[in-house]
Amino acid sequence: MRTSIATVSLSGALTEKLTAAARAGFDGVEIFENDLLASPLPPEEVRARCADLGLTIDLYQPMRDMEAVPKDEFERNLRRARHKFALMNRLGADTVLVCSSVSPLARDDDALAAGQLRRLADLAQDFGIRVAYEALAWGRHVSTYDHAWRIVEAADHPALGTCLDSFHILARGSDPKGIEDIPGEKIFFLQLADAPLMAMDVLQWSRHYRCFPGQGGLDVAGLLGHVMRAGYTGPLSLEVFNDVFRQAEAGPTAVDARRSLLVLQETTELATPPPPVVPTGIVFAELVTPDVDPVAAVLGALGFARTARHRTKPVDLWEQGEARVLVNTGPAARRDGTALAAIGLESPDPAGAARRAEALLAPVLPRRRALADAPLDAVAAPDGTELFFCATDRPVPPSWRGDFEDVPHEVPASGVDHIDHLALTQPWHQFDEAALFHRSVLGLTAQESVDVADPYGLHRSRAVTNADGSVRIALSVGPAPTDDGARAQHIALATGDVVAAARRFRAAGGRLLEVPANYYDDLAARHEFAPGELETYRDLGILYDRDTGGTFRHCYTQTVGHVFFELVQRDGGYRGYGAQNAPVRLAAQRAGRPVR
Ligand SMILES: O=C(O)c1ccc(O)c(O)c1
Ligand SMILES: [Mg+2]
Repeated sequence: MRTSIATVSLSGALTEKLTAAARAGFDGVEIFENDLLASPLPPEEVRARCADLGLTIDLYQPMRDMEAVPKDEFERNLRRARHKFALMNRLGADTVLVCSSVSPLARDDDALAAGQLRRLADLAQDFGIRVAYEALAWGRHVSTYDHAWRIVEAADHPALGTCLDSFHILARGSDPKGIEDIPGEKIFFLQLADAPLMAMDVLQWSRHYRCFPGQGGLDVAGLLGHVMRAGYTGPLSLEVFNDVFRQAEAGPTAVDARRSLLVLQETTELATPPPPVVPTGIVFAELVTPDVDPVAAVLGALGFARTARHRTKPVDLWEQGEARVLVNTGPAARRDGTALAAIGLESPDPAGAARRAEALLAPVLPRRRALADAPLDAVAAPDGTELFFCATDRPVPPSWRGDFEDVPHEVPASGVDHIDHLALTQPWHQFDEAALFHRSVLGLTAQESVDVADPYGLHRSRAVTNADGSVRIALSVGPAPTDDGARAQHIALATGDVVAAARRFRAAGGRLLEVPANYYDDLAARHEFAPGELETYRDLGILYDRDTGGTFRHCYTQTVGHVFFELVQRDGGYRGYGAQNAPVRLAAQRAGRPVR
């Protein structure tokens, strides 16, 4: 099916929006009137620009406060419409959106509304234009799709149909099943938007919080199913009013939007991209660093040993149990400081995972950097983190491990078993995009998003995981706790005995994050502990949480560059990440730092 996007969904000047939409692969656009009014280009040039970019103008919108008004007011509306229809002829746009009136002049009179829309459609027909009537969820008298359709049906004019907008329908809690009773050819246009579930005024919700399908809590896929069963054949068009997307760069937003539509089409069996290949484990986390000593010191104190070195690149492999950290001192490191740059994911089918990623518009990275290296399939996540799809120690494809040559080393400690999770702070405008990316490209499941207070702002955090929890990535946005304001990342290491692991780390010269005594006084009030247990936690800075499944004990290392480590002990099927403790941890990480 053809895909389209409303210019209001993207940031920038009209030409930037058009370019971004075309580059992301959309077939058409809805031109939002304000974008045209603010553009220096005459309509003919906008039309030519769209044609050059391979875009059709699928809708011009919105026309407001048209119907069910007193006679003299309606005559003035017709005059206004005549001007707009002439403009649309210059633009080459043949469908106009009329949204249900919010005017205090509008009457609660369906016959009047139908009669006036019929006259409007008559006029539109003279210009070769069709009118799509949409119920705004906050319309004065018409606020539901079925009501708008009854009026369109009563008007009974070939140039008049309805426009369905998933937000207005689902935000009102209307049952979308009734869409199937509308003849497909009378659905002139379909606008798709999702939104996080919130208890708030529907107009504010719509104008500020809409997001792309799959990023919120509305059942947009279910609605699309009803629309398709009604026989709709027009474009699938995204119309998203969102304060973040308004500010973010148009190019990446348009790609995020297209990815959302591709996934929606897949859900409703309108498209069949290669199926997801869900990763089955975290093979390694790769740090880049310009200054290897502090990184080596922390890894050593944590009980890791440097076991191997890459044959052709300045990359060391550090191991303990099934936890592996690559330390890369190559050129990227000198640019970015110490940072988490890449993740190795064990994949049942690396090439299939890369094909899926490519189909969902993830940038595919060059497969090999040196002739002798194993050809690793890799893609870039929205924040730039490189995701490698690995096949470890299987006959084909060659294992990444083969690129590394063992070096003489001490036996690693045995306290750390594997990487429990990776926590990646996202750029402020890419949180929803990141969750959709990891869910759709990698086939992970997104958990609920949680808000956590930081002394200098608010963090939002959302985990994406595979079914058995062997891949857990915590995505977050919020103010940076690092000195230079860069985004922090952390590697959480699973241990069966966090007390022993923390003691070992400290004895080896590592510094653990200090946690205020007030926190432990509160813990003592909330839970019962064995004699001496709480004192041990207090001494080591171990935080504690409990859920219905089990318990979580965790502590943090000092930060090196933009990266720190967490030691975590999960018992009894605890599923979370200690969000309850995050405000205390964030405050402790801030303590002693100059306030920026
Ligand atoms: O918020 C609005 O006014 C508005 C305008 C046009 C639309 O298609 C819509 O869904 C909302
Ligand atoms: Mg709309």
